[in-house]
Amino acid sequence: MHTPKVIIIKIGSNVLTQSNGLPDLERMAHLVKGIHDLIQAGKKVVLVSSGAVAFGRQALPLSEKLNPVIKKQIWAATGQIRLINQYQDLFGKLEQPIAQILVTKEDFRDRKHFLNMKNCLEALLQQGILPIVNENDTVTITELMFTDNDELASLTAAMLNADTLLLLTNVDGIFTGPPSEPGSELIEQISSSLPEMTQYISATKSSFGRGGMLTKYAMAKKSADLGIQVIIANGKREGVLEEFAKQKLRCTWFEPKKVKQAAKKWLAHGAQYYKGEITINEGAKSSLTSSVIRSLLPVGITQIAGEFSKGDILLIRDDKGTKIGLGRAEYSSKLALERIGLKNQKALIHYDYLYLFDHD
Ligand SMILES: Nc1ncnc2c1ncn2[C@@H]1O[C@H](COP(=O)(O)OP(=O)(O)O)[C@@H](O)[C@H]1O
Ligand SMILES: N[C@@H](CCC(=O)OP(=O)(O)O)C(=O)O
Repeated sequence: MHTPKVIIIKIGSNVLTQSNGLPDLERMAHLVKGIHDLIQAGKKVVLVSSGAVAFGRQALPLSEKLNPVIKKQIWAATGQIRLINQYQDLFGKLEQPIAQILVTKEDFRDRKHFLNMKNCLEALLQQGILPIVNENDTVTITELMFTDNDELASLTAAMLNADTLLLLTNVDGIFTGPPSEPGSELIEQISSSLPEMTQYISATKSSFGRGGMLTKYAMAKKSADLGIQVIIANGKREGVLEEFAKQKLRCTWFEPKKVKQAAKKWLAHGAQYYKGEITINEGAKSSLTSSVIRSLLPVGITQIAGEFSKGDILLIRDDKGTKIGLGRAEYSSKLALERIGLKNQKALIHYDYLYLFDHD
């Protein structure tokens, strides 16, 4: 494990609840103390905390007959206050100021929202305030939702150029089989994509979890590819953050690859967030994928779909329709359509804002 400086800590719903569904306040207090110690040691910490729905459900029983989406919204809306009040109480006792940030997927898609959010989080960290982030579950339903808070934490880590993402769940890490089975062993280190990894992981989720271990693995892998070390560890374990601080934690550690540029990190997560699609010809494709650094010029573009503005994310396809990467538009779709196929025009995607997918 590398020494962390900027850490995104994600706490799953299960860590904060007991098996009977009641909030586990003792556990919460323990983690709060650990986070406070990390901040005192000079680390910059952002907390991504699940638990709104679990806290709401426990406090407010609702009829079985009620629409499940509405039920979830009511629990999230009522539970988020309980969750944040609990944090306020616990951090307040340690004189650690906190802030609440509720976000949606759209906030990561829209460049203006993204930058506003990033600036706010950086300012909070600079002031020594701990931001506590969660999804705004009342406005995000179905396809508008993050897969789970592991995705939100991973996006937050990329946005803030964090060096470490710590995902606290109810198991010690990724095992070679269901963690409860006697033969399963903890995988302590993941250095590159192990093809058999997904075979180990079963679809079973913890009782309050949303995404499961498979999405946790996918998000961890993506973050490590961007140069962020990822640790999956057991938030239920006594002394988990103390062990983390001493780098003696029982966990699964994802070794980070070379750190990618901030703009490329933003784009790497843009796969579902693009506003327009462009198709390029064979010549443009070989130019982009060559070892020489090149931007994408209108002369190599054969099709433009969707309406986009300067700053929006674009998906790039080759002439066979294969998705080859993402980029940030330097100008609007209106201008791009005027320039399509023409020589001597300004690049639609600048190299610094171009992210090509790994096809190996
Ligand atoms: N190979 C595996 N190794 C570890 N956990 C696994 C594996 N396969 C499935 N799981 C399940 O993944 C669960 C953790 O994921 P999840 O429910 O999403 O947690 P969280 O709510 O903390 O995000 C564990 O409780 C475990 O049951
Ligand atoms: N935003 C939701 C959490 C969703 C979620 O991803 O939960 P988990 O899988 O426990 O991290 C809540 O606060 O209840």
